[in-house]
Amino acid sequence: MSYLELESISHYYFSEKNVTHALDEMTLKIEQGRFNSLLGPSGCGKSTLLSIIAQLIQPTEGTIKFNGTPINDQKISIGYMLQQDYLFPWKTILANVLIGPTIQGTLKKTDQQRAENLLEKIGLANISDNYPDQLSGGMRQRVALARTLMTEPALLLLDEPFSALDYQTKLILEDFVLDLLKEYRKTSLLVTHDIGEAIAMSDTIFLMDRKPGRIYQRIDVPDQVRQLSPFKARKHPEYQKLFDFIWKEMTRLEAENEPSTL
Ligand SMILES: Nc1ncnc2c1ncn2[C@@H]1O[C@H](COP(=O)(O)OP(=O)(O)OP(=O)(O)O)[C@@H](O)[C@H]1O
Repeated sequence: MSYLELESISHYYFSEKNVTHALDEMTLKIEQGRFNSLLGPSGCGKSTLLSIIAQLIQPTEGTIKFNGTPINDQKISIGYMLQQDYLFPWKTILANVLIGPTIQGTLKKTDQQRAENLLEKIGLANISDNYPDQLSGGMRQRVALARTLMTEPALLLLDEPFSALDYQTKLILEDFVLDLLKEYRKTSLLVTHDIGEAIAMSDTIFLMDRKPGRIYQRIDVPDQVRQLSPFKARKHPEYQKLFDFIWKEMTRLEAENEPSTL
């Protein structure tokens, strides 16, 4: 039995004048504790799929199962990390990390302790009384990750969380985030356009095609690469081989989707 299983998910967006077929019969299985990526061209339906898994929208057709039971019949904590950190500027770093239990009115002393431990883990314990605008983009994303981990999510969805950062910060953060997620044994699904990021971080990559969006191929990253940190993985010859393969596949998919010319 898979941890998370998508069975024939299709989705259409309807407007007065148009119908967009965003996803077509998507089937995929994710195992517990693994880091997965959805990689595909713009408009292939990556964000739609994450919104469906997060139960923000209902798919037109299909079922999502968690531990073998439909996700709609269960109460599952799903964490969401986005390109923008959405930290509250008027709250301290510690208060931002505690925002979940604070809003739910369940804040306990143990939460405070857990938040402090998480801030220690992300190397920001000494500035927990600072405000978000005193932090760099990379530090802010680390706070956003700690805030998400506070909710003890059974599944973590990451929608291009590094794409607004400069390249060096992004590489440092990739290592940092993956380390932390492995330590906490989190099951994660990252959406990205970045082939290198998908290979360097993932155990498994799902390559998507578009119009309509569907899973085109499942690629298990070779052990020699996935056992390394993302920064080191980028230097491995197998990384380059896989990069070239995916590059070729994606270029071909893009070309097939171009309107034909006379
Ligand atoms: N709210 C909406 N109403 C109508 N069509 C939509 C809506 N949201 C997305 N779409 C369409 O559905 C398709 C998939 O969009 P989606 O944003 O999920 O793709 P994506 O792969 O995340 O794109 P990107 O990489 O550019 O963020 C696209 O054709 C898009 O135009």
